[in-house]
Amino acid sequence: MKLLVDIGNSRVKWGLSEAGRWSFGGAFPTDVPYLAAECERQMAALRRPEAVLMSNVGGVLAGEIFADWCAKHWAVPVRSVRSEASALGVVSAYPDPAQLGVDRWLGLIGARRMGQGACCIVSAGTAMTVDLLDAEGRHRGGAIAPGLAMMRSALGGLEALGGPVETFDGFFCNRTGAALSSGIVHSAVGLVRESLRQAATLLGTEPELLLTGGDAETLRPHIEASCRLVPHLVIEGLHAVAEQSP
Ligand SMILES: Nc1ncnc2c1ncn2[C@@H]1O[C@H](COP(=O)(O)OP(=O)(O)O)[C@@H](O)[C@H]1O
Ligand SMILES: CC(C)(COP(=O)(O)O)[C@@H](O)C(=O)NCCC(=O)O
Ligand SMILES: [K+]
Repeated sequence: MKLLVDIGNSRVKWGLSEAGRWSFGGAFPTDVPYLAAECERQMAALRRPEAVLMSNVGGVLAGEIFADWCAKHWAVPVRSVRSEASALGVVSAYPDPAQLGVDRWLGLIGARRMGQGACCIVSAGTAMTVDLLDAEGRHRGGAIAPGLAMMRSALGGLEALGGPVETFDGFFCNRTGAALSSGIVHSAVGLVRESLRQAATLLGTEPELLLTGGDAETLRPHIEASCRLVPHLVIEGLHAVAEQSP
């Protein structure tokens, strides 16, 4: 069994890979002071993994704390997966491949493994990332924007907008809380819509939309394009890498 861990800027998500399949294990906040305790709580009872693969974009310290916990608990080394120029049928668009977030890199690998055709990957996490993968597995680049919670906290700093966010029942709202929610959600939805429009122009055909990340479920009802919800695309990518490595 191999342990797969995705450390993002908000949450750590993990799963177990074995005999060609993987299963989701759990998630906890990427709060450095509590990270080791959360590992203890959620992973201590697992049998010793033969390997640990980590995707870390949540900061060097979070990665070190996790690796130290694995070393102490199982004496097993953690492989910190790195973005590459090409691997598993995917070719990175970045001239400096290491600059591409490894979560985005693994999302591309997961998407390639899961689908056949071109796809537009939208990850709604701490940040919102968009990546375009063509039918030949070439990464065509992407975009980065604030995630929903980041947009909310940015606005929350304004005195008049510090109140609670409410649900909205139409685009145009008549209450501050609902107006905030509508503006934030539709900013994200607008990025998705524009990404698909630009992708169709670039590729000559509209790609499949893959929606992932912790806020995917929030966004999905507001996206009119058909989309495939893949809750943990980064772990799909880690599973693909784990299967390829001995
Ligand atoms: N159980 C949960 N706990 C915390 N945040 C959650 C949870 N479920 C969904 N979310 C949403 O997921 C977002 C984080 O998504 P995620 O993909 O885990 O981010 P990242 O990969 O950047 O850490 C949070 O901003 C929050 O809105
Ligand atoms: C943009 C990100 C911070 C997203 O991280 P997340 O929201 O998943 O925590 C991550 O993909 C990253 O660190 N990217 C490096 C810059 C780039 O991809 O161009
Ligand atoms: K992420």
